[in-house]
Amino acid sequence: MLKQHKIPVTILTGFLGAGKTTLLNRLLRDEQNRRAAVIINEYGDTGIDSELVIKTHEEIIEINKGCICCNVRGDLIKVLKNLIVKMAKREIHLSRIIIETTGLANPAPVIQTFLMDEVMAYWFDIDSVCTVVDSKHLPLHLEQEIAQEQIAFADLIIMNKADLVSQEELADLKLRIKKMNMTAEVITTTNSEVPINKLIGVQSFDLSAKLKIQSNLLTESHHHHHDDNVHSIILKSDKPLFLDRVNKWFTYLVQMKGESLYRYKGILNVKDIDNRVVYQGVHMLFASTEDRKWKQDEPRKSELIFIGTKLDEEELKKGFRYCIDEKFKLQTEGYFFR
Ligand SMILES: Nc1nc2c(ncn2[C@@H]2O[C@H](COP(=O)(O)OP(=O)(O)OP(=O)(O)O)[C@@H](O)[C@H]2O)c(=O)[nH]1
Repeated sequence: MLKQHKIPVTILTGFLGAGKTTLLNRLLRDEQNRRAAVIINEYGDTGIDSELVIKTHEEIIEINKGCICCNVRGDLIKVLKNLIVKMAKREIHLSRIIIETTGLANPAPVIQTFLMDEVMAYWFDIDSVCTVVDSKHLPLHLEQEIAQEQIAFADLIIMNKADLVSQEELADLKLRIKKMNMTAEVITTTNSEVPINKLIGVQSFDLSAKLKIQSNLLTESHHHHHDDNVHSIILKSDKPLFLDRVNKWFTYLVQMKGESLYRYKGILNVKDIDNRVVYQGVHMLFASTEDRKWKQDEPRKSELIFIGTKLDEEELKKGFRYCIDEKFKLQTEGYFFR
């Protein structure tokens, strides 16, 4: 089949909870991305992220069970090759691929995938690499090497959550970011409200700038080790949760463990509530919202993921049990929940 144009690829990256999914939803609401395929990579074995992405698109593909820059890079190539086959058979017509990486991914190997693999390079062209940063928590996140790498490889840096910091703090952060990446454009946003034309159809991906950061980008296979301190714990149950218990538990977690909880999010089945309940937060900033109604044919279940450092799995399991089992009394670190 004769192919006239390469398919543009937008890579969205940024540390845990920075606002990538918020940005993705914004892009997907835009008419010009109606025929975009979306590839979402989650860190843990959960589909929570894709559940929180608006469902207007047929091609939303999840790559779970690992980080896109490490063990699931082969999966990314497989997914992309499948899309090529479908396009060649004219089963789908794609205008763009948008990839949302996990908050713990280094974008370099994802970029590499499109440059080094001949088939990929023939079909796809990186349009831009956009890194979203959480302006409130960036100083804390920069302690992690991965957060620095995400900034270094960006063409566009979105300093999100501007509503949570002062103008002076924003100005300082911008200087800090500029020192790490002089060539990227830096934009300040709230709720990832970036003008679409800054991100789509910009062809801002600059290989020579990336080679200055990593000269072996086009030659070497990538060895990236995640910080062993950061890990995830997933809790699941088919039993309904008691709302007052969930609220008590989360209040405790956010206050006592907020610093080490980089990201937590879940879709919950709460007793006597017909809608799915979404609990999510970043460190001590936490929100709960009612989402859509549970569908008739959909099993009502709860799934929560915690990503952070020094996570105590046994304690989290007990807390979850406290939310489900009315007879269970939870005692932890001087706190007693009944
Ligand atoms: N106050 C404030 N909250 C925001 C802003 N942008 C996003 N959020 C909230 O921050 C949380 C994380 O946003 P997401 O878009 O899910 O972040 P993410 O980068 O996709 O998170 P992960 O995929 O889990 O790494 C959500 O509760 C958002 O509603 C913002 O500009 N200001």
